[in-house]
Amino acid sequence: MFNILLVDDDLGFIHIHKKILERKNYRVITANSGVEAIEILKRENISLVITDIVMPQMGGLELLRNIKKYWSDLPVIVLTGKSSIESAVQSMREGAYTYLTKPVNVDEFLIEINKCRTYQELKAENIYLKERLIQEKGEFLGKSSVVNGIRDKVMIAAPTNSTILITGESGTGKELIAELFHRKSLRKNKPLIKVNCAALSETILESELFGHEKGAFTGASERRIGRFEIAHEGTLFLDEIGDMSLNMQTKLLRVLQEKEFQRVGSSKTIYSDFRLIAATNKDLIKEVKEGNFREDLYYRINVIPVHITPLRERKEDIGVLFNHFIEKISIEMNRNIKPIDHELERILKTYNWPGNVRELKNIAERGVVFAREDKIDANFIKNQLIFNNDSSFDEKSLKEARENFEKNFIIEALIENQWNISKTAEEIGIARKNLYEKIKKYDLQEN
Ligand SMILES: Nc1ncnc2c1ncn2[C@@H]1O[C@H](COP(=O)(O)OP(=O)(O)OP(=O)(O)O)[C@@H](O)[C@H]1O
Repeated sequence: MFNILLVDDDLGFIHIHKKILERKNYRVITANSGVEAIEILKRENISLVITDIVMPQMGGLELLRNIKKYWSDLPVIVLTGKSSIESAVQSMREGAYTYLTKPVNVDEFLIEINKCRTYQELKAENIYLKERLIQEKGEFLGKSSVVNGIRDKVMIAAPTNSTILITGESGTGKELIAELFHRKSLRKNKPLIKVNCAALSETILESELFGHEKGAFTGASERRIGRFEIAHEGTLFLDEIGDMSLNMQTKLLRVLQEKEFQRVGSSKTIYSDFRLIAATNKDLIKEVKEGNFREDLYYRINVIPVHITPLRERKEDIGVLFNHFIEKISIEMNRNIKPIDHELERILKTYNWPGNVRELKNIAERGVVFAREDKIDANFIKNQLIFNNDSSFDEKSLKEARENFEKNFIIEALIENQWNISKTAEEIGIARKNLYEKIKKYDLQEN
């Protein structure tokens, strides 16, 4: 219900306009002063305030200031006499939705109210969509059999305590799957602790995982609780486990076998019940063969293996993922971009996506940012992909697009440098000889 609060000390005005609005099925509450209006706002759910400027006690401007302070989203339409136009302008500066001059033209009055109502409804819908997206956050999307298989595995294995080993190239969604395992597990209300083993040096990783006592080593000025301990009853996600040093691997293996450990610099044994999820983009079997990864640790963590294949091997997921990112980013940016058409999907499928889903997401974002109207520009996307990784195309048809792009790119650089060949070659990073060849190839001429 759209509830309007009509505020004016002119009882005749109130009486007539209340009737007009009620005939249009609005619910109208009235007040004769700003003070009374505030009291009503405190107890009623008001959608719009229409207030006169000049009133005894609290005038319209002061009422507006109070509304913007305590109900900042609530729209206010200000009514002014011809003599108080300056206050009307001031009220717009202070956040009024709009102003109307008295005597009020009824059509204009109703149109403004209707516009305001539509705006409020769109805003509410936007909030709803944003919330829906947040709720959907973290779904592992795709329609390939690989993705379906992974989703099934998560449903079955998440509620157990078994250790999970997630493998796959960078950007395939390993962290997302780890989060999903945790969210669907019985430990979901306990912490999910993430540690990136590649990002930390061996000593820092050790104190990060095990914790340390004050004074355990130079620089240990405080006692630190380790991640093993914090993850008690929850999940520990060890990302890039393939990058852990052999020394740390030995220490980790012991913790996994005994579920007990000591903080660095302490002899007190601490027990922790965490569930381990490990991930790597390395081929651990190869690493074991080459002596970089302990075989016994590999078998200890490889209880439930989940392998995410690269995006180029499941191209049927590309359309679903791209449209999902477009929708998500559009909402974040308050844009209204349509799903991609068949032609653009075909272009996206000709590319091999070395950066996997992360790269696809970035391209979708770029597409939304640079979309002129409500559609992603296929040529723009084509050029982005060529720029990202020329050799990642697997179709001859795009050779032409690449050449087109190259030609335009060179022309622009030449014009920018007044056809100075050395300067242009240096700027675009190719040898002068190559630039001459390209100019000949594309038959470029200075006008
Ligand atoms: N199937 C999917 N559905 C929805 N979003 C996905 C999917 N796969 C990946 N993503 C998104 O792609 C991005 C990269 O995924 P993520 O960080 O999980 O990859 P990763 O394999 O852990 O990468 P890295 O090895 O570089 O750490 C994230 O924003 C993630 O949400």
